[in-house]
Amino acid sequence: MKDQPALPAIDVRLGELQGELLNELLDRARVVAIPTRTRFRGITVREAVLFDAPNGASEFSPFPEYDDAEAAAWLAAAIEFGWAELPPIRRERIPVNATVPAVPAEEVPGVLARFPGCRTAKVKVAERGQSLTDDVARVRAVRAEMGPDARIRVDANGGWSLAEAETALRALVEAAGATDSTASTTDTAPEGSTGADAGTNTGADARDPEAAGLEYAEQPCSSVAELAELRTRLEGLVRIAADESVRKAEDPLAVARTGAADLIVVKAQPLGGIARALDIVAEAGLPVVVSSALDTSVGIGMGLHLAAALPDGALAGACGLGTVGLLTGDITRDSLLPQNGELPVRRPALDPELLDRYAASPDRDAWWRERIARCLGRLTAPTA
Ligand SMILES: O=C(O)CCC(=O)C1=CC=C[C@@H](O)[C@@H]1C(=O)O
Ligand SMILES: [Mg+2]
Repeated sequence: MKDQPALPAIDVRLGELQGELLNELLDRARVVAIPTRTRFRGITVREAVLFDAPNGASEFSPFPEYDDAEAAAWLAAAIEFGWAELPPIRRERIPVNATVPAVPAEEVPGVLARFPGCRTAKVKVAERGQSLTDDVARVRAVRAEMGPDARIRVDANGGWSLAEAETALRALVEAAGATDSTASTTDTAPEGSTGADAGTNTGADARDPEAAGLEYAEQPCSSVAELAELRTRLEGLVRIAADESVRKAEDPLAVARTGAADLIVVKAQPLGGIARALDIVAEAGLPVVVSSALDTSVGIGMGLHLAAALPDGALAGACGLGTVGLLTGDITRDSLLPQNGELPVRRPALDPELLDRYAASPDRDAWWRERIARCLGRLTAPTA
């Protein structure tokens, strides 16, 4: 395993082009603000920059609170997707999971209805201001709605201490339910779901072992050391996935090096683009789930390209790329919304009328343009 891979090659080529490229980026940029359907990671409006780039549409949408050092990786990703040569794809459809925000249990059926055919659900837990009782009720509601063959994973976004995580995950594994090994898998699978997820069952004799309890717990605690300890304590009960410990870490490979996770969640924008994410996956040598950054369909297209470019066998299950439906709108007429539990690998075209409809206010537009300039400066600044 080598040290952290460098940002994509395009960054080092930017030196002389920086002024020119900045004008190019700003000329081709449109800033939008799209309300979310429900609060998601504290957000009710998703802001994004869309570039009408030579390769087609590209997206830059680091969350507003991220500093320039972190946001610069997202700009590298946008430049790569819009202007650079991309790694070849190996598949044309990607299975996706339903994403269930930290909603009250009674809202679960309405959320799941926006993910037709999905046989895996990722449930947000450990939300600030909520309790384990809320998480248990939400996970139970997902199991009740999706049936015994669905895979259920939870994402705590590092919200638990080690002790809290151990207690909560034991309770959530139980809430997710050990499936009845005699039940038929064909009774409960909705029409069109068969074969959509990686690992979907085809009959009662082929019960999916991952459907029992929780498929995995994503980022239950914030530190790599806590993840490693929790993984040992819960071995055989639930697998551990690392998300923030990969995408926000100075060393995204520390998780793999220290055996802190069974799999990693990778996101194209935060990791600095498709090529760099592929490098990290190769270096980590762990199974992967590609996930969204709550992007518009354009950023989802970038994630799909990453998932499609992974080596055969690298994907650990359905990807978290079905999130466009968590927004109330989009910037294309041809949104990347799941059908039969999967998404086609393609880059959607920007729609001028929708870009106008969701245009950000002048002050937010100016804020994003200044952010682009600062982040571009970071990408080209000499590193120590
Ligand atoms: O993985 C999914 O199902 C959806 C994407 C998702 O959960 C996230 C998108 C954007 C920001 C993150 O806080 C969050 C995540 O933690 O994975
Ligand atoms: Mg996560």
